[in-house]
Amino acid sequence: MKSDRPSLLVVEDDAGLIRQLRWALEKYDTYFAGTRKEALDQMRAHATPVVLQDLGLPPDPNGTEEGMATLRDLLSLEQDTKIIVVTGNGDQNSAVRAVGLGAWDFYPKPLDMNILEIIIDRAFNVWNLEQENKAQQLRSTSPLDGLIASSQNMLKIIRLIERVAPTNATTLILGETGTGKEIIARSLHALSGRQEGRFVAINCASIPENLLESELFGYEKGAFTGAVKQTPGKIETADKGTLFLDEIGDMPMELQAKLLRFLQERVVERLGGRKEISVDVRILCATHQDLQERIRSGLFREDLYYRISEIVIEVPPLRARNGDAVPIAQVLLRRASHAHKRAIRGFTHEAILAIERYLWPGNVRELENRINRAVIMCENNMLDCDDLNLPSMTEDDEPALPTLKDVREKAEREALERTLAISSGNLTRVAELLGISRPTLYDLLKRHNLSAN
Ligand SMILES: Nc1ncnc2c1ncn2[C@@H]1O[C@H](COP(=O)(O)OP(=O)(O)OP(=O)(O)O)[C@@H](O)[C@H]1O
Repeated sequence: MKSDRPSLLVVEDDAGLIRQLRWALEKYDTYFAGTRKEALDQMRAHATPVVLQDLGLPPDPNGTEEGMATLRDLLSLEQDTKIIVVTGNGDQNSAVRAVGLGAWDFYPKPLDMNILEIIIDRAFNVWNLEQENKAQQLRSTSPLDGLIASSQNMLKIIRLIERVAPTNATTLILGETGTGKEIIARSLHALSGRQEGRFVAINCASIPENLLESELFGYEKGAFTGAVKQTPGKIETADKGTLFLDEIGDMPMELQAKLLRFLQERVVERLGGRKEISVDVRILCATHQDLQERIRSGLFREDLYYRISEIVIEVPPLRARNGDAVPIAQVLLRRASHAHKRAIRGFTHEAILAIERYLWPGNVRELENRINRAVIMCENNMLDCDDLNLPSMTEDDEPALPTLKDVREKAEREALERTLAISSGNLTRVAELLGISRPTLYDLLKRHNLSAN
């Protein structure tokens, strides 16, 4: 079992000193290593915040080269770790060099355990302060509760969230799986006047049909076999707060009727109960399903659709958000490194290209999963395509970025098609609307292989 004591790595090859240190450093969870390899293995396993390291290590016990290399490797594995190097008496030069390489402090032999303990405790304090500071920064990366966006379409959605949040409007959030529908729902709650109330989420697709009703509406003792005590439903527990119905498209028809009644009358009746309980709750819904299609197939009630869609937020898939994947990946990487206590510095250039070009069928959730896995598995301090399990890209594989000429051609063709459609093929009208002469219009139609009918 992991203890709550601060953990310390001692890198030392002198058996006499190790004995002395083992005894003197009892108040810490101390791990020992005698070589560079052992030190790196211990660091990978325990990621200790503080290291006490001798500079004279085998195979160079009388020099400092192996010690310096160990210092560098340890820091590349865990850049926040505070390393205190132990130098030979009077070896000022090595101490300065070690500090230049990133050591936090140095202490000359012979060791005075009382002073050493003060230095080690101070290193732990600094490490703790730095970690708190970082955690604070991560918590405040976005005013919208962790929703990172830089693309125009997502910035528009953020503005919409800010406008809609303070209202009581029932809001439907549409989008593919993993696009961030739930964090948008949480942001709507956090920015509303209901933020002191609860945010209660229920996934309508993952709960069996017969349980979903009692989950939502609650039940009285004895309402059915197993109803051993009175239990309020999710709708009631969200009173004065927000209820988030995730995957509403999967809600069974019978329950849809009951939900519709609740939305009209704002009262619930627990299963087996006779009392009507009024509830003041804001309803947010989300689905990845095409609700219009489900209405056409008779699987979703049209009247319920109109009730839940006072406001509709359509979240674009990640591949349609120009420039969002990399900034999101960078924040997710910082979060993952912090959570898994790994000092990963960033992505390699190829990894950045691959993140930009990949189509992300699983959207932000897929990005998050790949980064988490890579942070845990990666052996270096930079994530590359292999770590992320993405196809490697180079600048020459430039398929995704269209040239200006491509963009113009596409816009031209779209304008022609649209204008032809609204002018019912009347070419004089088309030329007028597009602000060009008829001969120019003929040229353009020919070039794009289009005709008036
Ligand atoms: N813009 C974003 N910035 C940062 N993190 C995001 C962003 N969008 C989504 N995420 C993260 O991605 C993960 C998936 O997001 P979320 O659960 O909100 O998606 P969802 O659309 O509700 O998915 P599903 O349809 O599968 O329920 C979450 O961990 C969320 O924090």
